[in-house]
Amino acid sequence: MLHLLGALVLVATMVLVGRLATTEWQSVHKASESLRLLEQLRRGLVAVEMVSRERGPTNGALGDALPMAQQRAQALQEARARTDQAFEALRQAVAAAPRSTADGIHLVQSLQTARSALVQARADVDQVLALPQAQRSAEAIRDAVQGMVAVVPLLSPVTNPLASAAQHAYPALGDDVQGARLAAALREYAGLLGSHFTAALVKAQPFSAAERRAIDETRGRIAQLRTLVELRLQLPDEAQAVSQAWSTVEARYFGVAQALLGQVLAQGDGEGHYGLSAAEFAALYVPEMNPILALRDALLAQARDRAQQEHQRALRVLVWALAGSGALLLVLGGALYVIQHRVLQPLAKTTRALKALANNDLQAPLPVPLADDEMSAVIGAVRALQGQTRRRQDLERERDLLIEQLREQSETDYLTGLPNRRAFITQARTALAQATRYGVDMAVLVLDVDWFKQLNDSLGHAAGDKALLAVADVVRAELREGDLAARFGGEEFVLLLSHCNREQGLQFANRLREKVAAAQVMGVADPEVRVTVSLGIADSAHGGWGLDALLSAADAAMYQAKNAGRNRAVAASVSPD
Ligand SMILES: Nc1nc2c(ncn2[C@@H]2O[C@H](COP(=O)(O)OP(=O)(O)OP(=O)(O)O)[C@@H](O)[C@H]2O)c(=O)[nH]1
Repeated sequence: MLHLLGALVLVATMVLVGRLATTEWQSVHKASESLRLLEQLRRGLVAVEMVSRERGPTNGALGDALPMAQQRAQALQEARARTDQAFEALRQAVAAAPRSTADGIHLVQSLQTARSALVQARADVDQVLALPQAQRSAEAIRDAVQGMVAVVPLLSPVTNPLASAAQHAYPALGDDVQGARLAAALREYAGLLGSHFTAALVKAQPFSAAERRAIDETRGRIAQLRTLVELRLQLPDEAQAVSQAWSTVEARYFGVAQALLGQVLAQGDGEGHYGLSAAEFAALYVPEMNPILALRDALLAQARDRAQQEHQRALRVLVWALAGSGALLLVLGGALYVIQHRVLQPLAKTTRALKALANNDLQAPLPVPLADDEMSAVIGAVRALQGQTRRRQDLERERDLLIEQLREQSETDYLTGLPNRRAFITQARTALAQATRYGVDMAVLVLDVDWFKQLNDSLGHAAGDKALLAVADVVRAELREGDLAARFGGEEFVLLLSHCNREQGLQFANRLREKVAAAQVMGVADPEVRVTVSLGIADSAHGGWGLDALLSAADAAMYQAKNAGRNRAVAASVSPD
């Protein structure tokens, strides 16, 4: 029963622990998955940033006359190298850890598409850059700039699934990931806005209607993104780094950079006398966009912190759950072991001893108490009961022995050890009754020591006793299985012989008589002392006599033997009737 209970508790504990461990393991797994995805997303957003940033030196170079200034050419090369590095880092992250085969392939393909578009856009830019300034049409410049601009949306099929997957793995990251994407989009549109100024600045012409429309649209989009970011940043659990980053964006991009844009916009709406080149504009405008990237990175860092905290929390819970359940199982196992060894086994052994005790069996062992507890009290009580029972059994045995001894004494002649008159009569009656039933011949033989008084008087009473013992020894030695012999009193012995008729009885009596006469009386001073006996025989064949009649007939025959001179045997010859 206890084993069943233990097994049930064990199974229940295992199920609970299994569930808890599975849940927490999933949390750990999802948190680490979200960390990995966040890193991929970060690389994706950095790739977007690098493409945007590459547009700065690209636009600057498009505004230069040939040959391109050494410094600007180097800046363009460096920007392109940074973009390439960012693409490579993203490719490695995406290729190394695809979320699933299909998703992984899709991401790699999207990245390749964006990469091809970048290579093509750069080739188009280089084509324009190869022309002298005068031959570069505003359209060609705009197309080259647009070619670079068009690369960024091609990265969305990479960054969007990564952002969704990170949020899906750990939904608490949703706001941060969303915020980072908004910041990235803001940076992109800010860059785009700058790009819209390039052609007009390069040509030192007023904005065309199309350029003006594009600028207005982009500014509108930037205003929307600003609102969205502001709403996003009103959430309560924002890290200080994020708030500070946003304040810097407000001050620098929406402050300094917007003032610059307003100024250039006013000039572009007028005569087109800007007072600064495209490169100078880029040098002033581009650094003011950096705080937007800092905001993006602060939000990504916040997301990473949350994911790491969740990862650590889930790991902690998992470890505690496993350790706790291990400890619980140990305690449970220990308790079962203690109950089994200290209670159940001793109880079963004690019960067996009690049952044996009920059957007067004191041999069943009792357990050794392992501690001074309730079980040891029970064992002690049963041990006391065993002791009592043992003492009672000893007393009963002693009593039975005593009764047996008394019975034997009451039926035994103290001197010879032969049965006495009473025992003889009881046993002889039974034997005679059976013999009568089965028609078996029986004979009674009365034996009396001759001249015994004389022996007593001449050699002493002790010598008389020795003579009686000598006679008893002969009688005992000659007795057959099924015969009875007793000392009837004084120097008289009686025998009941079964399967014995008159002749056989007489024969036996004479043999007995001769043996007695030949027997040495041990223990007397004179070794030559001998005794003789006279015997009378009566047999049942003469008419189914009872014991009394047989005794009296044998006794009478014995007296005949005495009278005839002693040391002889006489058989009763007449019917008692
Ligand atoms: N030593 C001893 N003597 C006993 C014992 N019982 C009876 N006697 C003695 O046995 C004697 C019996 O004598 P009697 O009855 O005259 O017979 P008897 O001397 O043997 O003579 P008969 O039988 O005629 O030959 C008595 O003196 C008794 O005291 C006994 O247990 N030991």
